[in-house]
Amino acid sequence: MRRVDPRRLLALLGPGRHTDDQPHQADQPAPEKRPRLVRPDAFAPVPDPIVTARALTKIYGAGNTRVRALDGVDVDLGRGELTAIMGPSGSGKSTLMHCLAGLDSPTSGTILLGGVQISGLSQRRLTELRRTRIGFVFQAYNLVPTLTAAENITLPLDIARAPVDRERFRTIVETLELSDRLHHRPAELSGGQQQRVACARALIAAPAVVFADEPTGNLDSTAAAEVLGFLRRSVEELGQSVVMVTHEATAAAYAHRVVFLADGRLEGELRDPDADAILTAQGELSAARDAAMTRAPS
Ligand SMILES: Nc1ncnc2c1ncn2[C@@H]1O[C@H](COP(=O)(O)OP(=O)(O)OP(=O)(O)O)[C@@H](O)[C@H]1O
Repeated sequence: MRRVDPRRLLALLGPGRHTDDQPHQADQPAPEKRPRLVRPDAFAPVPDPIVTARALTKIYGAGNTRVRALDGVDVDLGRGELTAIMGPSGSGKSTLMHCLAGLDSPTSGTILLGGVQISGLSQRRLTELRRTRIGFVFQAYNLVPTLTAAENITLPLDIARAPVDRERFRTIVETLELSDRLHHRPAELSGGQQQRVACARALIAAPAVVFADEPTGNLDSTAAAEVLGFLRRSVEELGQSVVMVTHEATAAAYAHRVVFLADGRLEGELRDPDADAILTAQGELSAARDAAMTRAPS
């Protein structure tokens, strides 16, 4: 096996600037430079978006059971960035992610992903796109139990009958410290190791975007920090674009940008936040919602 320069590994996997307890502590911004909550009408332009959604609406059900899960979402997600989507339960986070990733179809609106207009694509084209251009990491790992870790990692390429880039495979596996676990089946791996295999699988085909839905929901804080640190570094080291849904401020603090949803609408964004800034922004948004409810005529 190729030896990895220990300094590189340390840089990749060491407790970088985001430790689980105190993300961003090492380079905590000076008080006057605290990340500031920006409302949608003042969002900074995203110069080179990897995903663009316009007027995105998703309605579930009809009549009494009708739910407007997305209500006219306009958003650009940056290429080579880790974006976190946050919001209260039922605010539409999973629906937005599923629509952006082509797992669900919006009721109306348009989505451009990596230059491809995905809204309106046939199921067959969508399946092909998901296989070749999108990586997924789910809370429940979703590994194939009968396959080894190595086989799980290369599965997207094997299904697409595409060759495995051995150098990329090695880099990802070494970065995720999975080299000595490649012949194990999922049941023989810890939760953190299984989620690292899922991350490797999501990245192996160099997709346009990796979508991660609560990727650390089942992990303890140490394993969560490893997975989040890796997702962040996949952006910085491999130029990957990552979109992650999370309800945990400590997880979202790994992101370059956090966008907040409520009632199917975008409410605000934070750039380069730490966990404190995220909690403060959540409090601010919640207070603004309460105030609007109080003002609304009954
Ligand atoms: N398949 C469905 N059929 C009907 N309603 C749905 C369906 N999926 C989601 N919804 C509704 O759409 C709204 C948004 O749901 P969604 O799961 O996107 O929210 P979320 O922010 O991801 O919530 P959570 O944090 O609890 O997972 C909710 O009111 C939910 O009940």
